[in-house]
Amino acid sequence: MRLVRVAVPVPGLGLLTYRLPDGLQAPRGTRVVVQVGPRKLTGLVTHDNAPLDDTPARLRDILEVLDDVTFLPEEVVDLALWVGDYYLAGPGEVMSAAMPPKGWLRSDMTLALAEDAADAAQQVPRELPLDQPVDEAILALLRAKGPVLRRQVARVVAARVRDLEATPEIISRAVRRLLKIGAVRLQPVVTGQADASRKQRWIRPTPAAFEPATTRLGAKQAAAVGVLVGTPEGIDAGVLREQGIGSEVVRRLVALGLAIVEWRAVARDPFASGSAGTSEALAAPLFLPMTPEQTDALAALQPLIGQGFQPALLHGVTGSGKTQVYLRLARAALEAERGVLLLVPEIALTSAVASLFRRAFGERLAIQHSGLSDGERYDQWHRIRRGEVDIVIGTRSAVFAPLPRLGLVIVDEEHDTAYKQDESPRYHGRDAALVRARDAGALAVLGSATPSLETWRHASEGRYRLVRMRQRVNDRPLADVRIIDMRDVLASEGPEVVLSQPLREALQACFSRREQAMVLLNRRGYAPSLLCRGCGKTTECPNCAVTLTVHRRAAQVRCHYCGHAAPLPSTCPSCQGEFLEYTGVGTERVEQEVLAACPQARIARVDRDTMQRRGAIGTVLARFAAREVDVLVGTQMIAKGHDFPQVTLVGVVSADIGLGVADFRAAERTFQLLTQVAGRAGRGDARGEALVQTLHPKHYAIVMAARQAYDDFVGHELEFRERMRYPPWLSMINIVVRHESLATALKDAGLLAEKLRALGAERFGVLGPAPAPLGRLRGESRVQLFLKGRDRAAMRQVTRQAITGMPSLQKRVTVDVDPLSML
Ligand SMILES: Nc1ncnc2c1ncn2[C@@H]1O[C@H](COP(=O)(O)OP(=O)(O)OP(=O)(O)O)[C@@H](O)[C@H]1O
Ligand SMILES: [Zn+2]
Repeated sequence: MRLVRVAVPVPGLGLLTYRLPDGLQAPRGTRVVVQVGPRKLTGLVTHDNAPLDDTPARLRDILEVLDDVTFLPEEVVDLALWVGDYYLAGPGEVMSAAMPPKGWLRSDMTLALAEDAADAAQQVPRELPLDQPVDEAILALLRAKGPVLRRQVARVVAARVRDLEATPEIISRAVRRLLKIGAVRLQPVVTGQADASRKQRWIRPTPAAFEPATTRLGAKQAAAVGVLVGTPEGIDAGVLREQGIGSEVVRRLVALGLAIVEWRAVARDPFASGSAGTSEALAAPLFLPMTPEQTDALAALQPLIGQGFQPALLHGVTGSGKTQVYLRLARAALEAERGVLLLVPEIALTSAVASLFRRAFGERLAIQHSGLSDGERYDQWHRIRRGEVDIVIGTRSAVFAPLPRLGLVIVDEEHDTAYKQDESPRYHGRDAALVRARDAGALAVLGSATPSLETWRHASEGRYRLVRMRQRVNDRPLADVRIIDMRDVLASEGPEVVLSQPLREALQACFSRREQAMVLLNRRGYAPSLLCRGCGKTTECPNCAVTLTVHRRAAQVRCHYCGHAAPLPSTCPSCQGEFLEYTGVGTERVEQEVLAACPQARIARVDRDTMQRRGAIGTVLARFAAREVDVLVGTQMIAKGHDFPQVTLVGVVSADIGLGVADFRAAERTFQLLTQVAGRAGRGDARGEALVQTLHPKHYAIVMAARQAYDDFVGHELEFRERMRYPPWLSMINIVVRHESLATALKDAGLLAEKLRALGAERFGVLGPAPAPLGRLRGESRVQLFLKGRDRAAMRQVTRQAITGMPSLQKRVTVDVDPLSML
């Protein structure tokens, strides 16, 4: 007898053990159907030879094996298990992250007649005379059609017996009664197709079509045979139609035995539908002659392909041409017959890289990210799985792409926090990519102009190979950065000013030179809060401990944490006072101010409010690239790796917003954001300039970003972190306990802390419990604990043990290993 372990898509459930009936094969990575409690679920086999000891006496059988070929490759199963273990997430949640859309079949219930339904039906009138017609209708339906999905019974019955006027509630009640008296029963099933590819009609000629005509054909039919003979492997019905050969003709040819109609699976192409983003640089040449620094970088990295696991950091200043290095490395990996995985933080924002790669590698490239439709993602995933693809570009979850023979893994903009998933499994895509590369024996290249301190430390201590590009291509200078002290500006121009006079003038000058500008403010909405001048209260979210943001165009106030929205009040909700003031500024306000400064300019705003629609970002970026837009106003979205050579001015409003956050990484984030956004200016022939408005002109993060002095910054910051005992010197785990009542949350967190301290003894520190900086979210109070120490393995193990020991906490606790946010 063989035992297998199975992950099922139920949060919080561990691996389950089942017996594999003799004769069935279910190697690791195949999908199976199993019974879990009353339900049938799809599961994924993670271990196909579980030990016989310490398993429960009564085991259930695997009910069905869904795949004859492994569904998830073993490397991917291994990576998912690693993620689950490292980030303390359930195996089901992690496997779900690794699965393509529709990978899990849906678990459902059908309603069927009980064996003795005939008898039972006769009892119905006696017990429940009033509803007899409905009961009869249900039984008649099941008699006629066999089992019906429970969730569809009401609809089907209502459709069959219109004159009964049975509402869904009446029918559901009747079903419950029939279940109770045993007239019908429920059966668990799994529904959905194991294969959900898109099928297209293909017309193929039969051998007879190649023989000289024996029947007399009409002119149209003869022409059609001519076309078909020219495409012996078949032709898409749609293409035939475009050539004037419609379904009438095809049907006639089929009747004559000259053609066959087939359904073939075709891949949905995200590039054609635009969901992969539109190109920023369609006309640019692909492989450029390399600069000396690029040549050196390539010479250092390329020989590492095929040499087993090799981690490397490519630290290249903004505009140093890292993309060209990636492109050539990818080509080299392909020549060595190894697969390539390129991770990017957000595909819509880095579509230029995707389309460059697509142009270079064509059909051998697939794209994986959540912005694709389910169908597109499904098709792309299966193309990769079938081995039709050598290169995958994608966001975080593409780290699970079923790509074989991986030889090169690139993580572009490795410092970007978008790589960390903010729901379970809370994994870091970059770190998972390193593990994937390690297991595959691949070269891993982490690229950035502003590497994270974690990565920098590995590189500077020699664990990662460090490759640097210190110059922009063609010796273009970095942008000049000017810091504008807003304390002076407020004093001279008044408290209402948003864009200082120097920034307004720079925008006007830029516009009159017909060049382009970007203005960054990392906060959306019109104003971050609404203040009553009468009572001094700000309008707060009813569910969260934050103020509501004013969205003036939408005439609403909105919570940026829980999504709560209400009409923009005209009087104070507390005191009915009439003098409400918008305090602070957001991108919507900046857009208005830029327009006031440059009334002729064409302005587009890029933030989560304007970019909700799928493909919207691609459209705006394409318009900016085509110079149909003069100024982009936006949040950090505009600071990502964009390459618009005509941008010569970057303005930053309130550079210090991020410094006020209660997070030890505040300075690092601010430095990265300012360096990156300043790096968007002056990437073409004309010189670039950045104007940075701030109330803290002397803050080291701002001063060093203005000088683009990465080395100085990391030196300073590493020292600070060491002194304060923070990562990258120590590891952290963040634990948040939630409850409606703060007192309960505090009490539970206190118990958990005691347990952690008892189990952890001297091996690490436990800080807290204390109310989290974001103390209330979605109606729940949040209390925080931190674990801090050098022995991350011990911290993880103890956390797992402590939480397993408090089952009542399980649904109310969030564990974040290597947290990036302290809120
Ligand atoms: N060898 C080269 N010769 C000429 N132009 C080049 C060369 N390499 C890159 N470029 C151009 O330089 C610009 C910057 O390159 P790229 O976008 O790769 O920079 P990057 O290092 O990724 O910068 P960032 O970190 O800011 O995203 C692009 O317009 C690119 O086409
Ligand atoms: Zn809220």
